[in-house]
Amino acid sequence: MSDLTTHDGKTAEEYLNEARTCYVDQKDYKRAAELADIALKLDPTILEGVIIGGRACMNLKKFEESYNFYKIGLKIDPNQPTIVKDLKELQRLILEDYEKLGGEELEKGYSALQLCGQDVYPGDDELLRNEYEIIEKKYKIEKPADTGRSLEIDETTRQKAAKAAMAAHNYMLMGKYSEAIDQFTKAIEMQPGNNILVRLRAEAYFINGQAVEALKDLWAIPKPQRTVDAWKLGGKILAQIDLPVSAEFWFRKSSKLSRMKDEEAMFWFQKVRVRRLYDPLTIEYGIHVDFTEYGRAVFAKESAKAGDILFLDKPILHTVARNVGVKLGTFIMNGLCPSRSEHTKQLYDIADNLGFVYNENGGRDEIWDGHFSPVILARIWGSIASMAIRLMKESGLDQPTVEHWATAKSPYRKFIAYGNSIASDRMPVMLKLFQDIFSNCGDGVKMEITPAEFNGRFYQATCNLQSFSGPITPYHVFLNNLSNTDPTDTRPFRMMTHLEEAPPTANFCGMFPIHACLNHSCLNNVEVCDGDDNGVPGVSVRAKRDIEAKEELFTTYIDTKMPRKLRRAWLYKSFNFWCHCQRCLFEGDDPDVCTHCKKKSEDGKKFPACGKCHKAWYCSVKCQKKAWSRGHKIICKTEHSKTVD
Ligand SMILES: C[S@@+](CC[C@H](N)C(=O)[O-])C[C@H]1O[C@@H](n2cnc3c(N)ncnc32)[C@H](O)[C@@H]1O
Repeated sequence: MSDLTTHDGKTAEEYLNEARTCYVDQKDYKRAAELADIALKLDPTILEGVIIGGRACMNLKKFEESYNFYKIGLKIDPNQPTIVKDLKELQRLILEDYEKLGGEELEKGYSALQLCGQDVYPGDDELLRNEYEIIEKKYKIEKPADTGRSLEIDETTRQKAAKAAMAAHNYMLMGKYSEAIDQFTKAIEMQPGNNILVRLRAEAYFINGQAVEALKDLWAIPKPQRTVDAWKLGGKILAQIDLPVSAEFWFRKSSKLSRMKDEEAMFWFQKVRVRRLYDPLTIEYGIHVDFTEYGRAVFAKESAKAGDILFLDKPILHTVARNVGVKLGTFIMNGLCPSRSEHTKQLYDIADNLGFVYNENGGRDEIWDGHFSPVILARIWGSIASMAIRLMKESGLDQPTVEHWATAKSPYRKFIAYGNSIASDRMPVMLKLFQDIFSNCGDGVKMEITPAEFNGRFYQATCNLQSFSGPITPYHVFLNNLSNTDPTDTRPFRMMTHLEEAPPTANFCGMFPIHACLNHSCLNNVEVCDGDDNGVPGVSVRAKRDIEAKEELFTTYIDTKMPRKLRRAWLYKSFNFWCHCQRCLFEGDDPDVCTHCKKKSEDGKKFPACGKCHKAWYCSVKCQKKAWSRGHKIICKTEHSKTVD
């Protein structure tokens, strides 16, 4: 044991003894955890400190803190039986706690629609002008009027118009759209300027397959008088005639006018946007990306056989995976040299020390709790800043414009960000460090890292990073670059001092635009493997079984060999959702609850388990047969994927 002491002169062993007394005799878990923490800071190899700290926090229901103790233990010995057992218990408690809190109720906080914004993309103004020109020239639709009012009409005409409108409505209900259009036309002729009737006729035209006529009607309604429904219908028509930027514009108007309450308009907006962003990326593959209740999702356009490569994906950004040659890989590839400033050096030190820093007592404090290297965030901001600076220089300016920043950030809009706690509150030191690093991006440019920016990027990385490996390591790239440099330039050779002797293994983690749209299922139909796209290392996504056209492609985010309870707990903890996949529906958690009818056994006895998978329990043969034919058969026969990082 280490003989390091704190300022009060006590050793790690003395703190551990006190922690043990607090835990065992006094049941003072708070104090026990504090003392175990101090002991471990003095000597991070004390296994008993890990266990006392971990268990004390479990008793206090401080699951995150408890996990942090065990993380230290895993570094001492990842197979230590008590730690493995305790971690299982921790998972059980997390799940129990989640269920007590209302389980699936919590999930209602998640809304893919709210997470995916509707901001205007850089360059869209011009695209919109082009599309409006097409509308006016190709479809011969006049520029929209900005004002308008209904004409005064006498009571008899008003009544006749109302009768025609009623007839039109009835025809609509009967599905007789041409007749409905005739009646609406009559009514509009009698009551010109009644924009409700014009909007209803547009709907009839649209359903009747006359999109351009429908658009003409909507165009004629002055902007201030267009309702939520009018804007929404216009969006649908514009999407159908393949004018996506205008369609987004109309759906955005509809959403705003409804104060973001009209979910249909918001949903349609995302569908149009997703097709606009992803169709060009998937054109050469038999897949496409669409928007669903779980946000973006990947679908098969055509059937595929087991083992087929469905698509290849290149990272828009990558770095060497955490704790494998981080120092080497990252500084080569992102231009953020550790020696550039004291702050970047600190960042690399934190990455090298797996998120810990040494405090004045010689102990270690964890200041970064991401499961990925913090350097990844620096890479994201680094790439945004360099793009903004390039655009600034191209425009002959000395500061990037708002438009430049927006363009530079646009590649990252493809990645969802969702987390259920505020990362910047948990990691204030890291926020400050990133602010310091990007207060000078070069060329006198400063990039603002607000807490919202930090949280957004942190959860983008949490939700979307994928590890992969490739034959070409950053080391090779670096050496190759060195051999191509000017022989009189001595800087590359000075950099050699940063290199390790042996080339590190090429384990990367990166953000892949199409791959990041794959949702999870514990009955995944695709598997992610290392891939190579024209010499660029990346991932290939293969069919795990035969896949039919239009099926959604699902990967797995976890080791699907785990029992359902643990799978759900981990998915909830790490990805914020409660899994309802087909497998989760046809497996159970507890042997004393019938997986099919949910009946609880009276005396707590176990019901017989499915003889093949042992992951479902039935109170009767009848229940077993029903479950088998409804879906258990498929999941029971499948060989499930092991861990996929
Ligand atoms: C890598 S992204 C997958 C694509 C995502 N749907 C999007 O719109 O970008 C991971 C996130 O998708 C959502 N997700 C993935 N699989 C899901 C599932 N089976 N049920 C609910 N949400 C899921 C979760 O919010 C998760 O954090």
